[in-house]
Amino acid sequence: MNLDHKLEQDRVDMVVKQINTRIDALSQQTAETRDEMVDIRKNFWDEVTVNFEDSVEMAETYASLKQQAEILSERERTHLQAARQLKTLKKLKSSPYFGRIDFQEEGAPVDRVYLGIASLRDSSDERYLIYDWRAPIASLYYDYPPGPAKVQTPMGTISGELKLKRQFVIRDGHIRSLFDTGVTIGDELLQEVLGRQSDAAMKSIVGTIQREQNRIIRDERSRLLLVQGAAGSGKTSAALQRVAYLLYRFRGILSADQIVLFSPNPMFNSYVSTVLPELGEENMQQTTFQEYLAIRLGKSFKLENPYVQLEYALTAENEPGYEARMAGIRYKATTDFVTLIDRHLSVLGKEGMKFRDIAYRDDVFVSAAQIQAFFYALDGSISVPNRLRLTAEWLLSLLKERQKSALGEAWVDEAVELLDKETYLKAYQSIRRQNRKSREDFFDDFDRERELLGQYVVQEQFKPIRARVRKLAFVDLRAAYMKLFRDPSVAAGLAASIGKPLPVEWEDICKQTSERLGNRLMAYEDATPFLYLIERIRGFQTNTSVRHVLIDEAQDYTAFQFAYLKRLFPFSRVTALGDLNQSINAHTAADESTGFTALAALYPPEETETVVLKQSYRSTRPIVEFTSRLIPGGKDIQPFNRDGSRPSLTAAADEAALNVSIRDRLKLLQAKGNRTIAVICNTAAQSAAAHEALRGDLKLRLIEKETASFEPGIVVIPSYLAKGVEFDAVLVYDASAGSSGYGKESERRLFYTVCTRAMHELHLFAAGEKLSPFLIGEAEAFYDVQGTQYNAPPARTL
Ligand SMILES: Nc1ncnc2c1ncn2[C@@H]1O[C@H](COP(=O)(O)OP(=O)(O)OP(=O)(O)O)[C@@H](O)[C@H]1O
Repeated sequence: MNLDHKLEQDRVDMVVKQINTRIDALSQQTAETRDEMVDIRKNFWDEVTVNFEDSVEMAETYASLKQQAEILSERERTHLQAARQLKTLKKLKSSPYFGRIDFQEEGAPVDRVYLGIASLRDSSDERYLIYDWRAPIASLYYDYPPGPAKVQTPMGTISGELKLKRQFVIRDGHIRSLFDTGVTIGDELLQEVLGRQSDAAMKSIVGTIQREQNRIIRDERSRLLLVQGAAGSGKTSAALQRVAYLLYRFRGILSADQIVLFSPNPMFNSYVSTVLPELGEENMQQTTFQEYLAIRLGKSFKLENPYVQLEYALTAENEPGYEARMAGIRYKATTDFVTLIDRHLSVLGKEGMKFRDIAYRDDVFVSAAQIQAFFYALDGSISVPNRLRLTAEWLLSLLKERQKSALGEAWVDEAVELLDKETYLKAYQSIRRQNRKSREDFFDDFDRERELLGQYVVQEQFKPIRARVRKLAFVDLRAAYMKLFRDPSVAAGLAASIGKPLPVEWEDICKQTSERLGNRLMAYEDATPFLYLIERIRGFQTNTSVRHVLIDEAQDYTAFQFAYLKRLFPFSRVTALGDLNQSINAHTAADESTGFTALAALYPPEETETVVLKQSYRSTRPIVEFTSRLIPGGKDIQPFNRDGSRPSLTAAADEAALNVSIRDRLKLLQAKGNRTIAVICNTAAQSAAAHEALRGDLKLRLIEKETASFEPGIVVIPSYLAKGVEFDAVLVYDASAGSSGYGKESERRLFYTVCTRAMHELHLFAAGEKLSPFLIGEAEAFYDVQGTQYNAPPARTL
């Protein structure tokens, strides 16, 4: 151990000692609070005086209950906070810090700053023993090599010199390694971190955040932060550290439930859910776009799952109507369709909105035509939602009148006579409640009783009608959307008026859409446009409490979905992270027009920040060298210099031989100690078949779209569900050009995404007639062929 190491270890020992003292004190405090809580709960009712005799006693009872509940919840809060602090301290005890910088501000002595996952002051509370990695000063560590440096603080910019930058790996209070680094964050530590076996949960990267990633994490200025990054460049990681940063920076103003992360699927949610707790923060809200749509749509339609749509796009090519459906999916994703619906809305503001009759006891009380006439007679400069509110008020006043006149109708007497015992009791209680102040017992007088019961019966009849009016159910929202498809010429007229053409398959698209909606099936491509239209008609129920929306895998969202999200979260800042090379969705046209490119147009350029990440950290250099040959412009991707074996390709004569080779490889990989291994198939159907064929004595887990947890072991997974996650070793089940492999140009990105899931080893397998075209040409020099089936380029026929 050299002198530096010894001095640093002495300091670690001193800090750990202080942490231990803190832990002891806090443990005692939490134990005491816990006992107090138990005590309060046990004796809750003894401390409360309960007396309901009269209103004064009741008020006192209420006050005493409230006071007791407040004492309890105050203790609970203290306990929760202390428990959280204790957890963080325990983490610090094992690894108090990961970095040190010596910074000399101009004209001042050198400041020595140690960085960890949380701040810690010494016992006199004067000096920071550890600075939180999110403190302004910590930026120096991430942004500069030793030499001149500056940092923004709340007091302004501080310039000076970074004299030293040191990194530590400390485990269980012992310094395992320590290096002084010249570059931004030294290679050594990254080498060590990235070389480890992966886990079932994503890790925090606070010790090794790179300068570009730090820009993402600490951005506070922009309304839209667009991150475009290569596969494995740390987009998701940076997004999660960003949440932790924001929670620290705006403590007391911003809480975890004001931040929403949209992730691609439930399994991904589980994969990333450990990062924030690891950093001592509460998790943000996590959801998928599909989940969000389903909630907003309610039960009136059966909503298609996006993966079902994708599976259709990948496999149904030979089914009738495929071309039209795909053209519909693509068109309904575009900004042109948003503009067309906006135009449709402005026409509906003038004419053509459909309404529903309001019936009372099976008779039409206000007809659809009457409602329509009232609505369109209102001042057209008032917005549609406000005109609908006025219409609702008018209807409610009509209902009130009608309710009054209904009291004299013959059926009311009959209904009162026929009241069963239960309803009678309910009516009695309701009447009592309504006339709480009066001490009169109405039911002593027969006529009075009859009258009140009559009122009750009529009121009950009108209740659901009023509720429906308040919910604006008198507007036929489905018809408003259907109108675009019932008669193809409607949209054609609108399209002509905005100067944007419709797809040539429009008539067929109309037929398919009308049929589905008629059967209450909501195709995934229709869900967002439908909700957008109806929410603009009845008024958007915006979410005003959410301050930050983070969208991972943003390349798979449509322009339409972004337009919708922007309206849903009007006061929110947006961080969108994506990689165009990984677009895996049914809507992407060959010409790259994804929503990701359209997103920037939704925000003013001066409020938008774009960060491009080119360095890839996930995979070894040989894997990145190979995968970057699979996509155009891939040479810009910089591999992190971590060594490993080259990707392999094993060709098999047929499927049976393929399965044998894969099983052999799986056993080998397990024996080598790989913790997470994935056999990635093209589709769900192929995954299910492969799972069945490969299983035998191996423990394999089949991942399906509903799978909600990510666990170590071997998984068989469809390509599109592997998005965003990573594995120690990846086996590509079918790298042939066959229909179950990757033969079409449109499958290039899918193939790239699949291969980039591998951290340490990538093995490709192929059976069938031909090898995937993506493996031929430039990529050939970057993988090794196993076996002898085909060593002879250029034919590459298996
Ligand atoms: N600065 C860093 N320090 C250490 N590890 C890092 C760093 N940046 C990224 N990584 C690691 O690289 C891997 C890929 O990161 P992440 O999943 O965030 O990338 P991504 O850009 O979201 O990938 P993809 O688009 O392919 O899903 C993870 O294992 C992550 O821990």
